[in-house]
Amino acid sequence: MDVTPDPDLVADRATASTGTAASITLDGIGKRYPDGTEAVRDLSLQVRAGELVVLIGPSGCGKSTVLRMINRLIEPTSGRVLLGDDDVTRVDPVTLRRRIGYVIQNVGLFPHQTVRANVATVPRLLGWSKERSRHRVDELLELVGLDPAQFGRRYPHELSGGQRQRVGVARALAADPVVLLMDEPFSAVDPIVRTRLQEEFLRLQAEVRKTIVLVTHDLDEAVRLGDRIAVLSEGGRLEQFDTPAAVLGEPASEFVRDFVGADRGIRRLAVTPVTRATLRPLTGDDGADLPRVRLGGSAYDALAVLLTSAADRAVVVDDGEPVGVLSRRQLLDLGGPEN
Ligand SMILES: Nc1ncnc2c1ncn2[C@@H]1O[C@H](COP(=O)(O)OP(=O)(O)OP(=O)(O)O)[C@@H](O)[C@H]1O
Repeated sequence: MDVTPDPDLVADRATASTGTAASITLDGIGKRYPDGTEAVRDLSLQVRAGELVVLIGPSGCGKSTVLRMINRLIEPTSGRVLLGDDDVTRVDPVTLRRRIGYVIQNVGLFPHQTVRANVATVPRLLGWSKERSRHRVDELLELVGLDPAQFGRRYPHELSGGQRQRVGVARALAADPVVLLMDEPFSAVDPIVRTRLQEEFLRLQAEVRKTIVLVTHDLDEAVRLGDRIAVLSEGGRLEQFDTPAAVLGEPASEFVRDFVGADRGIRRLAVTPVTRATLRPLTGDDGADLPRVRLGGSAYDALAVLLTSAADRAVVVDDGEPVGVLSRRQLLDLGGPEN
């Protein structure tokens, strides 16, 4: 392995090329395999710096191919990929991959290395000093909710699936990459652990604000995690690229409508907040016996409160103060089939 003898020099260079989040521009990218399969045809989209974009679509539509063209595990046969203003095809692929964190299903941890060594993989390749690396590993394990003293010396087989997944995320963040690519990162764990990991991951992202592209099969995951969702059909065709609420509420094509399915109304409620604009003013009839829901909470939670009470409307409160009234009918309409 080629490790440069002057670690601090390399570390400084690495810092200059990592750290801040970069936008990703896919400019007409395509991949035609040697057997003639056109996995992706002329796909263009832009992910803003610090944004989390989810790629979703049926099996074989080209999601993983798109993701791997970003870090050049797969070489595009046409088009360009830009990180910020840099064309990735002009960067040495190994250097490029050190600037890009990559998390895959089942994590791909090195089984014969401790958690600490796994997380330190990229810092080691970058020639960081032991001290700097140790400090960074401690910081990251804490960030993903694993006590370094307890877990640092364990091997991957001594962890639960969810813990392994967190180590995978810590490893991908170790060298403070400008971009994080995640391919079905939470699909190998059971649904309860998955939901918890997703929530933790959102908290983590609020803190680190990386540019993230995440591939999933799971629409609920896409809706929960994505700032925007790119719905792809065969050949990596971009059917819609918009916020979860817009994808669920205003499917751009028959394909998207079918893909998001019949229960999109319920999903939509989960991503629609109760806002002042939807409320009617309080009147003398809106007494203390009505259930209360939170301004800014999801319409789904508000409906759940109403459905478990006999009332047809709820008082909406902001910081404990009543600010208006929301009816059951309004909420049902929000999730209704024509929306
Ligand atoms: N090396 C290869 N040679 C030929 N075709 C390939 C090769 N690798 C992938 N493909 C094809 O490219 C298409 C896109 O594959 P890709 O793995 O990107 O899809 P995907 O959307 O990630 O699928 P899944 O959701 O099932 O993981 C598929 O039709 C696949 O069969």
